[in-house]
Amino acid sequence: MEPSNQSNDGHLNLGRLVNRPPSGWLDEPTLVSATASTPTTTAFHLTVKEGPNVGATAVVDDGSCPIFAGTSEVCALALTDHQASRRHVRFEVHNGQLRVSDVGSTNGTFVNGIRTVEAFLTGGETVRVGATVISVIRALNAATTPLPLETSFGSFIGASVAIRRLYPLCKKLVDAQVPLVIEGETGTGKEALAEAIHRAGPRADKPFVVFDCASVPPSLLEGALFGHEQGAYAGANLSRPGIFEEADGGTLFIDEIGDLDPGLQLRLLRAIQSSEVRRIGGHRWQKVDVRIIVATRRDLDVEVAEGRFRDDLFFRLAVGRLALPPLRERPEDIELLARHFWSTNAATDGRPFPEDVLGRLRSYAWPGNVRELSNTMTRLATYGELATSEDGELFIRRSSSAPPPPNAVDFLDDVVTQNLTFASARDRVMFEFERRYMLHLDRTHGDERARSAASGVSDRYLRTLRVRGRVKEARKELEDRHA
Ligand SMILES: Nc1ncnc2c1ncn2[C@@H]1O[C@H](COP(=O)(O)OP(=O)(O)OP(=O)(O)O)[C@@H](O)[C@H]1O
Repeated sequence: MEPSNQSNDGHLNLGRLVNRPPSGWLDEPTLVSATASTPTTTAFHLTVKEGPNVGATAVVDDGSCPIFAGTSEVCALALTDHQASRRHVRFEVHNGQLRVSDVGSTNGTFVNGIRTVEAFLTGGETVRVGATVISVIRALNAATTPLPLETSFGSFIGASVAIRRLYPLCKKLVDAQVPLVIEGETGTGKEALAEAIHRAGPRADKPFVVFDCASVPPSLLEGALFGHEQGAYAGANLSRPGIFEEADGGTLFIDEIGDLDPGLQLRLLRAIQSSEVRRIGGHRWQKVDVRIIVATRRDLDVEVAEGRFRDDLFFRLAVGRLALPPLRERPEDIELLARHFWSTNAATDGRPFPEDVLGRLRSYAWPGNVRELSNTMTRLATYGELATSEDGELFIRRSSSAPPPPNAVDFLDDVVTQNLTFASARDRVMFEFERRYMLHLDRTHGDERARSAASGVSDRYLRTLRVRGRVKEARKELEDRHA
């Protein structure tokens, strides 16, 4: 019988993938050849041997997200043991071993009888949570999973093992049309991947609406999500639809979902459950047909375990789950992406790629991930030389032959007339804006609290903007320009 994609909790068994390839895989060549490697999967079988759920099983392998055992319905190994916590213990494969971590349970986790906060297992052990004993068996004939040869999924580019392993799951997610959680640091491409999944599916010609929870003041979030009627509150002079209505028929991408407060999490849950929304001040419930994809830079497992994120909402959303690795963990993608950005976003006049920068690009840690790489290529094409500062930061040194900086209108005209995609053009403008805004804020306000008050932006979001805009690099560039 063919294995079913549908589990008995209504979730799809999509082989939840994470980014962590076993060590050694990163040595693969950047471009995939016809003899793409076929790495094997390390897998562990977990079987409940004692307790109320005898016989329950789960498998965790190095192609899956961490799984949990506990009494919450969210857990892959769901227990009815009253001595177990809702999310009691976490299992994940790490460097060929099974990492077992107690996630703050009330009664503790015991490996071979010894109370343990974290342990690395090789198979053959038992893990006890409450009255439940789970045996850990390493799979002897771990499956050999051929990697796809593709180096992109639609407009999403990536040839590293870690990224190629995501493509089959992405294909399933296109067809499945289920809610999806994408995790990853800022700039790793969560929105880019969400859009690629949207564009590959049946909603492609319907709206792809992006909403960033962290960029909207908390007091305006509810109205932004669900809309408001005229007169609903002071200043609501006109009725406005919320983003759910705007995305009707298409996909709603909600960024930084971990920033929603509990009240709004509940409203969001109800909207998703009923596919209906009601504007603030309105009386009418309106049906909406929206595919939800959410993203977060936080570890939602931790957010749920620590009670900051509702586990029923998480359960609704995390039907599909993808984690995008930071760029430093997939250095094989740097060259491919750099060449892509050079030819599509940066040197649109057909100038050849500057091969001499490759070494520098490859050895840099890219804290701002793919966004930083994209911006670096753009500014390299505009200003000239790539250099490394004493503390290892990459920055662009403005060469003497570089054209003078354009004024704002010229800059906008320049961006909009370069035949870039809408997303690339918007990114380029936003990058310049955010960077300059942050620089000005830094210069005019002494500390983070004052900057936050003056800008009306939370200090956490200011930090995100700082990583995005690489303010340090910008300052160096401005200093160079005025030297
Ligand atoms: N794999 C990729 N292929 C092509 N472009 C990419 C890829 N990853 C990221 N990008 C580009 O890098 C920039 C940043 O990506 P994106 O906005 O998707 O990141 P993010 O993870 O959603 O960031 P944030 O968490 O800050 O919102 C965008 O211009 C995007 O198009």
